[in-house]
Amino acid sequence: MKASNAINMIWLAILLAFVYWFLEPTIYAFVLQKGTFTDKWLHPDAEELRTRMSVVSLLLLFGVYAQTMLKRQQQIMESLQASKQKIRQIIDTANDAFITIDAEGSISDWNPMAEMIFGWPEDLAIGKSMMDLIMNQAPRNALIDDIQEFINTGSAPFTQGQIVITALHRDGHEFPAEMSISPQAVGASFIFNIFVRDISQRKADEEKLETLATRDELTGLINRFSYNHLLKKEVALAKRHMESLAVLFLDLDGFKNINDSLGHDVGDQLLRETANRLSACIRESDTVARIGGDEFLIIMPGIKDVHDPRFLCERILNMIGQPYLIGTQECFVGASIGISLYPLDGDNVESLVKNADTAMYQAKDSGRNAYKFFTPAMGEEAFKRMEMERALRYAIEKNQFKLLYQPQVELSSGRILGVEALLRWTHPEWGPISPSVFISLIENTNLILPIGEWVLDEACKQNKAWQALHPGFPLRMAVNFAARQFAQADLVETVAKALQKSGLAAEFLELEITEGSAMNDIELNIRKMQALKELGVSIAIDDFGTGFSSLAYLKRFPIDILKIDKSFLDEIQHGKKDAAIVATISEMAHSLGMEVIAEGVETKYQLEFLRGHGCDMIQGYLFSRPVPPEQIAEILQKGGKIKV
Ligand SMILES: Nc1nc2c(ncn2[C@@H]2O[C@H](COP(=O)(O)O[C@H]3[C@@H](O)[C@H](n4cnc5c(=O)[nH]c(N)nc54)O[C@@H]3COP(=O)(O)O)[C@@H](O)[C@H]2O)c(=O)[nH]1
Repeated sequence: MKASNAINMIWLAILLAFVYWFLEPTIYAFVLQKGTFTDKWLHPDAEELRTRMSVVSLLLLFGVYAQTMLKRQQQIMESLQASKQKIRQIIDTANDAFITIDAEGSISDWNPMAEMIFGWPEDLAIGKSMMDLIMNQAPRNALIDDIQEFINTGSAPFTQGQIVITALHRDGHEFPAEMSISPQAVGASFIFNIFVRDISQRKADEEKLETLATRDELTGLINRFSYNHLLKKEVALAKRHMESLAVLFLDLDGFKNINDSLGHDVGDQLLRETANRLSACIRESDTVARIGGDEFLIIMPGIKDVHDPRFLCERILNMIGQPYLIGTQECFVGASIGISLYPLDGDNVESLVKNADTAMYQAKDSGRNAYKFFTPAMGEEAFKRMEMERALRYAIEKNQFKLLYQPQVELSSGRILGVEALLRWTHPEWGPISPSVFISLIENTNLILPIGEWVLDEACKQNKAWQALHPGFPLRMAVNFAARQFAQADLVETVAKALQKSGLAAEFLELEITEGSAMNDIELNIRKMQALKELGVSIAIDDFGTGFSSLAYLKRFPIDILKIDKSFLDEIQHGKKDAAIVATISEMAHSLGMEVIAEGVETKYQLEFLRGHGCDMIQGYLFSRPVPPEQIAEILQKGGKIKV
């Protein structure tokens, strides 16, 4: 019978009792004795009536009390039932596995998440030993011991909080899991309620975060932050074991050009490939890190002498110098490496890295694709370079630049057919600065763009001025274009603008670009060169023979002139190979329909050699150093010839 029915029955009984006990004397007084209500209370049995009423009142009170108690009992039962259902629901929908075991480890509860995490359905899990089912040997034994310890002492490691275990899935794979165990007394014994959480994802996220914090995302090499930490450790170890270590600072040559002209995707791939090449070069005990852009650092602990870093640098330069094939694109870069040694060049991270960086700049200045050991004098150089870079920013507006012009002479006639514009910088305090110093500074920064534009404008204007003065001797003006300038998207517009501003006809302008600038993104460069040719300007490849030109590509470029680099001429008298190279370049250029200019001609021997090999034009100190514009005007005034 339900509690509410029982209450109704009690109420019915009370009502019947009330009717009988209370109404019986009243009916007697009022109906049978024909009295009144007043009479009834005067009835000899009035005392009995009052007694009966008291009983009825007590019964009524008891009824109310019983009903309240029963109701409360019913509410407690209902809320207990609801709590049980709620707990079950929570357990069944929990994100963690919920398992109940007895003191022997036998499973009595196994929620749906436990099925999911461990792969065992409830009906197969219930009654099995939890330790056997989902745990490896080591944690299994430890948990059995802990449960025993808890039963004996009332305390065990698991009562302190969560424990991390390697759990076992039904299919045999292992995964990290976090377990919290709450003992529950049942009579004289215990059961253990266990929550288990699969923390594989969390562990993977933690590892990923750790990787993000310590690794360079692009290359997978360690990053600047962990490099610092590692170098600090290595320096401390070297100190303790009284050993030496080397820090190599490497910066790619020509990378910015590739990044600017071929786009960042190609740049990224090139950096990844560089990271692989560097990793392949180093010993197991060495570490390579990417510290940003195209800069890498290498730690070489335990070096025996300076030959160790020297051999590594040579290996690296050789590896980086190999062509990079990115998609169908062949790219070329070089590397400049600076080396500092512990304890010689510094005994802490900051000074070792700073000095290796300084030495790297020296390697760049020495003509790139080279390595240099730090020397104390370099520290001062680095400071000077910084000062110079600052001063160069204001050199145009402060009128500190000028152009000199070096004649280019036709070998067969001795006539000056052209000049090369060469930039000069004179600082008010420091005096004239060597182009070999400041040109590399501006070429490595974006300063080359405004300065290069100034040179182009100035050279075009000057040529137009000579032509106005000496219309019978029009000259071709050769202007050097650095890789960054050639990579500019608006290169053709810039050139057209300079021609238009000066009024110079395009046929009297020649752009000198290096092999390096031409060989990156060949298809784009061919299109750029074609656009320049359509404008009417000539194109010369400068320093030919020193770069990485592929002859197969050379014939596809719309090039007018090849300039044989001075370095080959320097050796022709002594080295058979250089003589053969000069002769071959000259022959090949002619067969491709190009003119050949030899630069840096200093001796009669060189002159005759070049004449013998059909070189078209020559440029060098033998005839003239770079001179101010007035001196070129004088030569033109005298007929525009130089005796060759
Ligand atoms: N992007 C730009 N680069 C420029 C510009 N002006 C110059 N430069 C480049 O700077 C480098 C050094 O130039 P410079 O010191 O002017 O040297 C040139 C000649 O003076 C020198 N030369 C010529 N003949 C001889 C010789 O017989 N002997 C000898 N020892 N040196 C000689 O060669 C330099 C010309 O080189 P090149 O340009 O390769 O023809 C140099 O790389 C310049 O290109 C500029 O405005 N923009």
